[in-house]
Amino acid sequence: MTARSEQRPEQRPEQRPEQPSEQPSPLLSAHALHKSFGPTPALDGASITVAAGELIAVMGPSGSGKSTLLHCLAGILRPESGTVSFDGLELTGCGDARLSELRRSEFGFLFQFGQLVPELTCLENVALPLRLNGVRRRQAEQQATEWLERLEVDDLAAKRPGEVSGGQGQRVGVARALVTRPRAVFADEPTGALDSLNGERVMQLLTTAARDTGAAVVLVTHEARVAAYADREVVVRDGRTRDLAVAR
Ligand SMILES: Nc1ncnc2c1ncn2[C@@H]1O[C@H](COP(=O)(O)OP(=O)(O)OP(=O)(O)O)[C@@H](O)[C@H]1O
Repeated sequence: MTARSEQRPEQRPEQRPEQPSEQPSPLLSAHALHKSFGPTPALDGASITVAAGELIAVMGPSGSGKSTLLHCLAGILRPESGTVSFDGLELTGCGDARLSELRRSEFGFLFQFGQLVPELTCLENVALPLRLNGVRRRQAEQQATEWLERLEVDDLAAKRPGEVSGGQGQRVGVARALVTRPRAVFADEPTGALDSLNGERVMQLLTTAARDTGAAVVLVTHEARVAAYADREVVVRDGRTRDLAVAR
């Protein structure tokens, strides 16, 4: 036993001081967002908070504003009013160049159809975000190889996206989304094009990898079994959000 542990004997659970009940301060938050497309309102006062390491499922009916909320959070769309903050930085006050730099260096993206670049091999696709951040080819490809191994698709490194299955392509997409170790990951229906077995596998790999890297994940999904991987659910209806505490 060390001197330190002698001085401070381990507390039994019932002796522990009460933990503060507040949520951890959010890494990413949006407040009172409004966004319309012409006459169509997409967001009507939507708000959301996401802590580092937290996985939030954004659910709701088709056309309710889920993707628009995700795109505003990721700095892809600008809301007409309301604020979006990432780690204390007000995204809504940033210029386009700062936003694209933020997306490249701090955010990872995963979409329904993987959206891999068809001309590049799977390895080059995963290395691409690193290359765009100025990492040298050799180092980028080495890191990409490690991520392909982690997602159990390293045998596909030399293949192009057109030569792999949907599930395999989506695992390559997960590797590409996480290869820069982003602090926030935005996933829009990442399992929407997969059968349930492949969908489960992609979700397991995505959640394990995101938890290992401590990334905050915002996941838009229609599927309750996909949302079951989340720590919390936010439901969007008619452009407004409702937070559901999920006991897990
Ligand atoms: N680029 C756009 N141009 C015009 N209208 C748009 C555009 N993007 C979204 N909308 C409209 O905004 C509203 C919200 O769309 P959004 O895609 O955010 O909903 P969603 O909940 O993600 O839908 P889904 O589940 O079907 O993908 C819808 O009425 C949609 O038609």
